[in-house]
Amino acid sequence: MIEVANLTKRYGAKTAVDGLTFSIKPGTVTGFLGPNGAGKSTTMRMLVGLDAPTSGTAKVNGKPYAQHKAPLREIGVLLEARAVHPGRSARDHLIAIGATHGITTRRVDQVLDMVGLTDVAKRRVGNFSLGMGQRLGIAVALLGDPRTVMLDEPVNGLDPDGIKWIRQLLKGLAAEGRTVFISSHLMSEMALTAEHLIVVGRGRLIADVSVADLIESAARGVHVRTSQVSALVRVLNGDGVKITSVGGGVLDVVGRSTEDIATRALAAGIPLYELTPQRASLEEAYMELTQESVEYHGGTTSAFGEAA
Ligand SMILES: Nc1ncnc2c1ncn2[C@@H]1O[C@H](COP(=O)(O)OP(=O)(O)OP(=O)(O)O)[C@@H](O)[C@H]1O
Repeated sequence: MIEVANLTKRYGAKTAVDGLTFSIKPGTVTGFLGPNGAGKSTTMRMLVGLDAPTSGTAKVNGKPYAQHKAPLREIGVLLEARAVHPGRSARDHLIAIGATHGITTRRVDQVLDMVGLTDVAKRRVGNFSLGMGQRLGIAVALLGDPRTVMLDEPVNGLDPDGIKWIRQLLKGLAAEGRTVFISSHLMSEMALTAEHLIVVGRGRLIADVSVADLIESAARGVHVRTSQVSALVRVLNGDGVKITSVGGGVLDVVGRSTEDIATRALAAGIPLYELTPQRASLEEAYMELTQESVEYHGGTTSAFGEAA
């Protein structure tokens, strides 16, 4: 369980996190989304005591991180690349971290196996690829068998096989009843991995929503295919209804439900060959939600030479 209440962090004049309140429940994977500079890393750092809040509270499993007697067993974290001794093997790296927390070499070997590093466990960490380094970071996070797992951009550097692996790993951890909180900029990946989302922009909460509800809220029109286009337009027209022909006898209808369209077509004896609600992708839904709070806009120039 992660609980953040009225959490604020200022760096001089810059407010990185601005009165955030949310909680992350066990048993599901929750994604942490927001444009660059939205305050995600700062929030995660405060949750593990690497930064002190200016005001408000950040709790893990009921207490601030620093008040836990065995924090490694409460929360496993992967933040931006941490210092590793390049001459050490992956196994020795984990043994060194575990040693101060009463973690056995048996657990170290178990975790190496979980992250797929058993075969390279004795190789020097300095020669690891980005993806192997990422797996090692995840191994560190899992070492204490923690109840809560929090990973900043876990997919970074992983190849498609690695991405599939981490998706299954995170879902498995959640299915065991753990709290799993992950940030990512890869929206397609979030759509496949997370069930719930916390979306922030400019340090503030924009949405605390299930993936399904967010996609639903950004639903598009309905595609309707018929052989009697003009007759169908007549029966569907009305206040607040927008109908656009997309070619091939297909109309895009905004402002009427599939049920309404089917009932009106049936009453008028108009055959329908297709009736498909157009779903937005998570990426489209997210872009709509956050467009106001993007801190760093790329410059776009239109064909007429004006800034778009
Ligand atoms: N130590 C610091 N000193 C000053 N400003 C900081 C510091 N750390 C973060 N910031 C600022 O606070 C804001 C939030 O940064 P943060 O790294 O938390 O965002 P983020 O959502 O993780 O971004 P990204 O997606 O780019 O990783 C940014 O404007 C950043 O420049």
